[in-house]
Amino acid sequence: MTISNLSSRIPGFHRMSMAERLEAVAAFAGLDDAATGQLAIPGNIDPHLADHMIENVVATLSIPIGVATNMRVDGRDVLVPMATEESSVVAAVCNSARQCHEAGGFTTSLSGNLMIAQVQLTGVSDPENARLRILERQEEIAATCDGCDPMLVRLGGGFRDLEVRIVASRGGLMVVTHLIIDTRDAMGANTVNTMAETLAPAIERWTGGRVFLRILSNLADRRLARARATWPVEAIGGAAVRDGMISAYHFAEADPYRAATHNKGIMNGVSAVVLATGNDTRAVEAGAHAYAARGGRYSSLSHWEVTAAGDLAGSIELPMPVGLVGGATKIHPTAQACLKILGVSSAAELARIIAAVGLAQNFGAMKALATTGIQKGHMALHANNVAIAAGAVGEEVARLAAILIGKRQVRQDVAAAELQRMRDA
Ligand SMILES: CC(C)(COP(=O)([O-])OP(=O)([O-])OC[C@H]1O[C@@H](n2cnc3c(N)ncnc32)[C@H](O)[C@@H]1OP(=O)([O-])[O-])[C@@H](O)C(=O)NCCC(=O)NCCSC(=O)C[C@@](C)(O)CC(=O)[O-]
Ligand SMILES: NC(=O)C1=CN([C@@H]2O[C@H](COP(=O)(O)OP(=O)(O)OC[C@H]3O[C@@H](n4cnc5c(N)ncnc54)[C@H](O)[C@@H]3O)[C@@H](O)[C@H]2O)C=CC1
Repeated sequence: MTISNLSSRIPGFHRMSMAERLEAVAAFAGLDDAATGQLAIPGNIDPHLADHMIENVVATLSIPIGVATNMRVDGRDVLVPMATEESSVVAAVCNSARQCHEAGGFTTSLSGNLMIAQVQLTGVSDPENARLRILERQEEIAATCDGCDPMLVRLGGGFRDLEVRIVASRGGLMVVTHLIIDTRDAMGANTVNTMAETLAPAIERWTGGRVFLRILSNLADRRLARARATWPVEAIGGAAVRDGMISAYHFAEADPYRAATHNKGIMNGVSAVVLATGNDTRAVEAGAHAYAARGGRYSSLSHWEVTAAGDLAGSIELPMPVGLVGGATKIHPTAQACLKILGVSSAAELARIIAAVGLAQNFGAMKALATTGIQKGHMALHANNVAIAAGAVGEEVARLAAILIGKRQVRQDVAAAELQRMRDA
């Protein structure tokens, strides 16, 4: 895989035509003609492939892929493809990353590629005994799990650990076995589900109980991606901006109503990269929100502090079960092209970049909120959508959007009236 030494700092990237931007990305990432051509096709998925991916297919939905510039992750400049329908999300990442690029960008890490599968055992009168009976079989359990996926074992993955918990539920005590599996470069849901289903009859035999559910947990807290970055106080507009952002963070940390929105902003970035790379957005979102509530109260996924030098330090940690193989990742040609842009060679590297994007997104939203307010930047970029929704076509779109921004009234009714006026003139 080509790893570029070029800088991801591309001032004015957003002002280029689509074709020029693609050319720049192709040059940066060393894309071949096939990958470049794939990205250039409108509606770039073969209907036959779509028909095999899910059920009852009647059409495909194209979502724009924007490329975030200015990202430096672990010393490497990287361009990040983001698939999203929401305006200003990509701009926010570019803008945030720009402000910490010179200071070194983002530093990331991953706790491991471990996924958890749960086997729910019910109907045992002696759950403590049952728990130990299962733990005593660790070697047998490891062999059963590894036997389900010899290929994964050949790749260095497979069974790693066993945990058995007793869960008090409305329906009585349950004995819940956790299979902890290294799924390497796969997200691993299908892999670990197969293992849980294969093992279940043995657990029933050993304990005399009844197994119902055998499925992975989306609270993938053994696959935590982490990112941190420091924004020099002078690069972000001074101490007042920094302090406003810290106060925004304190608000999110303390209040679940605010934390939900704060984390939604983080997921604007995270989900967009997850989707662009063909990964499961729901799996990552469920894990992130569950992790945000792990202390018993829903709170912020990110943390913001002031360094001894007075700069703004941000950090984030969240489950990141993403893969380079498995699911749709390998079969969707656009996802493959997006992975080439990223230049990643492992799921771990992808997960870490996604965490960095989540942190950048959070910085952008918090800075806007703590200074000018979200509407100024967001609505200026959203004005194009409002113009199109009002019926503007071709060159009318940019002209109408500029009028709406100028009037500070990015509204559907105003757009309709102004479009009429433009056409009558
Ligand atoms: C929108 C900006 C970036 C403007 O910010 P600005 O400071 O007015 O931007 P600028 O025109 O001075 O340009 C500065 C840089 O921003 C980038 N940039 C600027 N414009 C573009 C563009 N068109 N396309 C791509 N990149 C753009 C680009 O990197 C540019 O540098 P250059 O390349 O020119 O050297 C800023 O106001 C911002 O980051 N706002 C936050 C936007 C946001 O978070 N949107 C998400 C939607 S709202 C939401 O869903 C979540 C939320 C907010 O509720 C979460 C929460 O509450 O925490
Ligand atoms: N709750 C959830 O999140 C659920 C998600 N899913 C779906 O499961 C899919 C992901 O499942 P996977 O098991 O990842 O996919 P998969 O079963 O398609 O592929 C994984 C397999 O690929 C093989 N493989 C080849 N190269 C590999 C490498 N370098 N590293 C690791 N494995 C390699 C291994 O044999 C591994 O078992 C996604 O589509 C997801 O949407 C399915 C059920 C539940």
